[in-house]
Amino acid sequence: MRKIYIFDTTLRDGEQSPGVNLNTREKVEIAYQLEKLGVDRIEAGFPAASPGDLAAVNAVARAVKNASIIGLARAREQDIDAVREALKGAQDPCLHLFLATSPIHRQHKLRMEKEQVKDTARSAIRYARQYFDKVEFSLEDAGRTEYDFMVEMVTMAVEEGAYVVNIPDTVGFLTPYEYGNIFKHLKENVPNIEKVQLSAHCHDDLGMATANALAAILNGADQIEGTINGIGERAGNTALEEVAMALETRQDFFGAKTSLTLSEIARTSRLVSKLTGMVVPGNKAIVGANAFAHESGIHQDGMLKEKTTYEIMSPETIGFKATKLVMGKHSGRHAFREHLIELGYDLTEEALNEAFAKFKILADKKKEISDDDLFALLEERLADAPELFQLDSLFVSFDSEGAPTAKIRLSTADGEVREEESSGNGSVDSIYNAIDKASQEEVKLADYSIKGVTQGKDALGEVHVALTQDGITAQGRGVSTDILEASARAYVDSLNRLVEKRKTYGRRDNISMI
Ligand SMILES: CC(=O)SCCNC(=O)CCNC(=O)[C@H](O)C(C)(C)COP(=O)(O)OP(=O)(O)OC[C@H]1O[C@@H](n2cnc3c(N)ncnc32)[C@H](O)[C@@H]1OP(=O)(O)O
Ligand SMILES: CC(C)C(=O)C(=O)O
Ligand SMILES: [Mg+2]
Repeated sequence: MRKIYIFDTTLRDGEQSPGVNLNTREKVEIAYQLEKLGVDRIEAGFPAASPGDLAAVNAVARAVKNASIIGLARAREQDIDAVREALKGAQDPCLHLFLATSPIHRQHKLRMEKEQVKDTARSAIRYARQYFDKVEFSLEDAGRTEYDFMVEMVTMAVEEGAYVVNIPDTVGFLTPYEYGNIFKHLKENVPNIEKVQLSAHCHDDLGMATANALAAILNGADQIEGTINGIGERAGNTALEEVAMALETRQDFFGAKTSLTLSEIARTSRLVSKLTGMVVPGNKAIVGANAFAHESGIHQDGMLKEKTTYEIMSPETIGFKATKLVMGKHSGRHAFREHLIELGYDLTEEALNEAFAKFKILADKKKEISDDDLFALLEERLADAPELFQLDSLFVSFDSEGAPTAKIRLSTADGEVREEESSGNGSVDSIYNAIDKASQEEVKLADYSIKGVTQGKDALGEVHVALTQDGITAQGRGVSTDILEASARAYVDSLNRLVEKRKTYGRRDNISMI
């Protein structure tokens, strides 16, 4: 099968992402991981940029043994000399020279005519070839360069002994059809083109970097340049993990592959994200947190029956643990039951239906339901006391000037609805006074405690309440995303247990029941 070389520029173009600055230790750590991932070539930096970058490239060059190490240089001798210095100690060094070729860059940036551009590039390649067996030459902004001038420049690079010729779509301007066509045109029009490897380097300004890289492969590119997680200048570069997985998943279509160890992709992505501080969006292809997560009931049901219904790759292939069936408001009963079984709850049909109904109510209030949420929800259900009183609704008004007031509606086991309003020393006190009025029970609050059971600002809160009445104590528990609602539920739960105990043990019992 045709091999596509992977040129990783996370440490150079990736580091050009605004706000990213990797020190030597961080560059070496990423380079070691790229070596494990199996990339063929690592562009470690731009040594002329600063003494720190030169030192970092040198540290990478000395550390990495199983990939070619590359340093970038402008078409200037001092830049080339900086790369010479930086790549001392590299097992397989390569110099990457670039010069812009498009009319816009020639006229406004370089202020050079075509001939000057060609001569400058030729002299630089010649100078570099005295010191490097491997020289890659890039036609910066090739994507906006005239076809005939591009052919001239590539022909010159082949004549001067370049090893790789790179055709960057520097500003992410081209469509896959146009970009692929450039490779086809060069293959058909540059003499001795087979003497060099052709490389694709794409940017994602229009969201087409990966598609463009794949179009280049279909039209004869030998090497793909890109970064992990697609980081890089502006909207970033081609995400290498996307190219590798596209080739792997669609071997039938591309008939090409990389030599990456695919199971290292997830680890590499996490490391790059951690050290660059660039968070991977949840919906990012291949490495986003949601790339193998399913929240909707119909998809979850399909996944439980046969994974290939909704997954074209398995998360294990790229080193993620397993597909996640996320519990949320779109989840269905099949996935809910399966998830509870995994957590150790094998509920009867009736209990499952009841728990599922509560889960849906909670899911309307929370983005995602964690296992802790489910434990809290189920344990409350499993320990439910017979409901003499049921909390139907709660309304609390708070005003920093005056006392808070609570309106409560309780219904009793025999269908009576009772509505009461009361104020108190605080919101919770006003709720409890209103419940006392509605329940017509005389109880004393013996204990009240509150704790968060899950994380985040929409976390579940759990309230414990102990009530006493004529020597009987009963404890109750309430769980909700709203702490006042949890407080009311705990009070009503405790009240129900107290009344139940009174029936069982008589009035002067002092046994507490949880
Ligand atoms: C498409 C890309 O990603 S290219 C790589 C981009 N990366 C970087 O620029 C990061 C590192 N760069 C730097 O640290 C600095 O820009 C340096 C050290 C390279 C140069 O800094 P300075 O000497 O202050 O120049 P400055 O960056 O302001 O301007 C760039 C100069 O290089 C010239 N230049 C740009 N590309 C090339 C090239 N490939 N070959 C030769 N000269 C070039 C520009 O025309 C300009 O020249 P001028 O000073 O005669 O007008
Ligand atoms: C230096 C070159 C290859 C580059 O990064 C670009 O043109 O985008
Ligand atoms: Mg680039």
